[in-house]
Amino acid sequence: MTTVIDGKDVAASVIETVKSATGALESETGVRAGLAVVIVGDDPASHTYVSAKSRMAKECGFLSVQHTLPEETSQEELAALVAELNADPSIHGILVQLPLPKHLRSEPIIQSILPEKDVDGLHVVNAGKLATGDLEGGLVSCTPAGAMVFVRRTYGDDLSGLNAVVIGRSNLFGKPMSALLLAANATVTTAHSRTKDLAAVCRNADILVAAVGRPEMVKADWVKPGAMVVDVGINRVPAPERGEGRTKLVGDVAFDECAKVAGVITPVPGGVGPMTIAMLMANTIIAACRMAGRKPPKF
Ligand SMILES: Nc1nc(=O)c2c([nH]1)NC[C@@H]1CN(c3ccc(C(=O)N[C@@H](CCC(=O)O)C(=O)O)cc3)C=[N+]21
Repeated sequence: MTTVIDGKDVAASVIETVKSATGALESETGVRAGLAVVIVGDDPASHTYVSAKSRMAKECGFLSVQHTLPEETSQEELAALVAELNADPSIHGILVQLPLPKHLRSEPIIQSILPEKDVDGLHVVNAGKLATGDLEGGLVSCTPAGAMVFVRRTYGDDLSGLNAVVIGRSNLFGKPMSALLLAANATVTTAHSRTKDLAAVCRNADILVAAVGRPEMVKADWVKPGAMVVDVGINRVPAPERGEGRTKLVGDVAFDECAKVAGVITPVPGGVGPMTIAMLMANTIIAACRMAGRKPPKF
């Protein structure tokens, strides 16, 4: 039988851990964890995600601050806001929603966030700590951290002897995901658009992670029987069967056919997506505990 992972359920258990750690930190030290989310412009999808993040932060008991800046915000204005949040002792986590409007350069903004407040794990200091295997000291990008919770709940903490294939090599997901799997002793292959015979590479995977941004690209004959398949894709595609002009979300994995071959599989929606938000909360309480000199919870 194939296990379909319920991401909402696992995310809820992460949130419970965050809530109790938040309560304990506040009662023991008087410090309330604070998360600032910054959004520039009026992309509707980004606003939906940001509202979900702010709502969840409140539910966790955090101080939740949202800064909504107009489309025409300058590089200097955005940099000034980040500097202000860096200096604000009530803020432990800073997230600048991406992508930024085209006239703004995101890289200098991300690199100006204090690494200890970089709850997106995108600062080079955090990427470097992960790359050198220092998992205790830094902050890990939320989506790979969430995917890794699924992997640990399936195979445990030690992936010795298991082959993992990650399709995708972005700084946001593919690279940190490969680094996390490697740190857990998996034998890791990072595949991408230039990989030769991708299907054959994937068939070797005990853990197959797809993050390419191509709707339903991974087919059943790419999956090793009994393997774990983690789908990180979020693709909005037309759904004429639901009515004219309607759309739906699909992943990078052809779910129905792959579910027949896989041992464990994550759906889209309801898989990795809810974990991304939960791990943002996890990173915020980790950052707040460290700044207060307390041992952070494990996720
Ligand atoms: N600095 C930054 N950090 C991010 O982490 C970040 C970002 N920018 N920009 C945009 C992407 C996207 N993202 C998602 C979070 C949750 C779901 C999620 O919960 N998805 C639901 C479905 C949501 C729906 O129905 O539209 C699911 O997969 O079940 C999806 C996508 C975080 N992002």
